[in-house]
Amino acid sequence: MTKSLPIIDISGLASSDPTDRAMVGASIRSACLAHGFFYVTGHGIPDGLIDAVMTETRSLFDLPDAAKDAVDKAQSPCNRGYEQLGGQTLQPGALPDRKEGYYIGEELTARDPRVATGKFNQGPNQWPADLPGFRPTMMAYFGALTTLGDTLMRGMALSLDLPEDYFADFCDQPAATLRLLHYPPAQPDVPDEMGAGAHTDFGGLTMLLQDNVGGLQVRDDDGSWIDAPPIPGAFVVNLGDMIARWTNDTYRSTLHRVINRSGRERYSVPFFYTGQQDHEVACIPTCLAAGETAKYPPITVENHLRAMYDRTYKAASAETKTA
Ligand SMILES: O=C(O)CCC(=O)C(=O)O
Ligand SMILES: [Fe+2]
Repeated sequence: MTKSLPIIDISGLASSDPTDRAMVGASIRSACLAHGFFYVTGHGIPDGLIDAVMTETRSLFDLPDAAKDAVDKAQSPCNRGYEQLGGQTLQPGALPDRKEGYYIGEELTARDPRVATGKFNQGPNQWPADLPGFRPTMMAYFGALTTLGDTLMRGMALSLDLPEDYFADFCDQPAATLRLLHYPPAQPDVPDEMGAGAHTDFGGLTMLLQDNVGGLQVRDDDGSWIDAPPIPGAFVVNLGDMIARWTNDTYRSTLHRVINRSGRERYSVPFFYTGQQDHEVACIPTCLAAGETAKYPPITVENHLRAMYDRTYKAASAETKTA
């Protein structure tokens, strides 16, 4: 039988009945133990907003090169803006990824304390000219997905047998990144080329919106790849390395990749929920059996992020992680 990832209806997290909430927590636990990847339905994000995000994403990548170069992320002090085709190599030693991208974060001015104190990658966005709907759509989506991240973290707390508000401080002014991606079809004469090479995400929770093309694959324990095809109305959620560290590797941050063999253009929109940068990530007590010790010392979210970026962007040849 073909393997597939679990689908979790999280609407129970909004229930006033604790039993409903606990049931969602139990489903999240099994999925995080088994794969670190699952689909989420019942999330409450309106279809109209999702459709608008996909429309604006296509319009952005349809812009002429000059318009995209005008908002190149090389110009941004906080990694916002356009990344050209082949600009990233997620799998060390592999060919550059056959994708182009665009980074968006919370829109913060220089006066915001997070910018003034030099927190990692905080500041203003770059916005493309001549796409009037782009900015309001992306900002509305950014807000909605931040709220979804807060909700999922309550589910994560329940899944770990913790008080439901255990992650409240982590979820207070969380850092997050919205990434728009365009994958042209794979080239038959370059069989080794991938849309996104195999990698793990390095932060907290990733919530992925994908169009109807498919191509995402998730590594299973036996080394095979499980397809994560689009399911209308569902997000794919996965855990980053910071959650694996936080849970003493009880939960998993799983390798995944994208190969677009459809012959069509593929668009996807991952949202990386990274959490409040001052928050300390110290082994969660319920993840230690009696007599067991923590594998990793405590670290702030910010220092974890910086360490991951150093490991990837400062590496001589390749990047291996995304946030
Ligand atoms: O496009 C996708 O389906 C996955 C993208 C991804 O894994 C990432 O950006 O980290
Ligand atoms: Fe990823």
